[in-house]
Amino acid sequence: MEFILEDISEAEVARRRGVYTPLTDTVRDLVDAVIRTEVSEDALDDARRRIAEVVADLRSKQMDGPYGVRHTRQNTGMAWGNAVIGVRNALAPPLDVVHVDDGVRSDFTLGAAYEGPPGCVHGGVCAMLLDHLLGNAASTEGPCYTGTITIRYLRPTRLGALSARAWVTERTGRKLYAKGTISDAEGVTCEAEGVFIVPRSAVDTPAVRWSQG
Ligand SMILES: CCCCCCCCCC(=O)SCCNC(=O)CCNC(=O)[C@H](O)C(C)(C)COP(=O)(O)OP(=O)(O)OC[C@H]1O[C@@H](n2cnc3c(N)ncnc32)[C@H](O)[C@@H]1OP(=O)(O)O
Repeated sequence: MEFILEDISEAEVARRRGVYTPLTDTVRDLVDAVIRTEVSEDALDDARRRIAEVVADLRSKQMDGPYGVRHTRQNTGMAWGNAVIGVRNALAPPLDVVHVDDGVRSDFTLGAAYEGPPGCVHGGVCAMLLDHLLGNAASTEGPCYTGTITIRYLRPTRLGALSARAWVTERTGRKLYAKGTISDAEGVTCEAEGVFIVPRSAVDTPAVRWSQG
């Protein structure tokens, strides 16, 4: 596992972000449209053909493996393929994570693509988002990995506008203990606690700002 130095200026990061964000947003919109469309089957077949042409265009020049986890010399994170925050990943909601006094928080909206129980967020999606946020809160002094995480689902999390927060409660050597919650307008729907480990190899690695994918 290796982080990749992307040796570009902050202005170039912003420029590329401006190119990829609308593309990814449009693909996210496509996912939602496919789930909810009620057009005719002929129209679906036509859509499939046109989408396949776009896929072929994009695949005409492509990197070998995943995007990887990149960072600039200024330690700006470019986890652009990340499943939760990735700028180039239409499967990511994406979360825009903001650092606050006691940890991190994010306000986001989950639509049809994240459904589990009827009208509600899939429990695995809640777990994924909390895993990321707790890990992000614990990674402020360097990268760390989830060792163990426990989720308690207090009540169903309805699709729609949500917010989440996470904070570190304790540090013992390379182990950081963190907690977090997802909330809707009526309050907390699920909560998590976990142990995050700074790998031995990363003890002296500088902290990268991963807030935006
Ligand atoms: C891009 C954005 C970045 C910011 C957000 C990041 C969020 C990412 C969240 C993730 O999804 S990370 C991916 C899921 N996690 C993994 O893939 C981790 C896989 N496991 C490992 O890589 C290693 O097992 C691990 C780094 C967790 C621990 O390996 P070590 O060799 O460093 O552990 P070691 O055996 O030296 O134990 C160190 C301490 O941690 C404890 N420990 C080890 N594994 C543990 C575990 N799994 N759970 C709880 N505690 C654990 C262990 O008991 C010990 O405690 P003590 O110091 O008190 O003795």
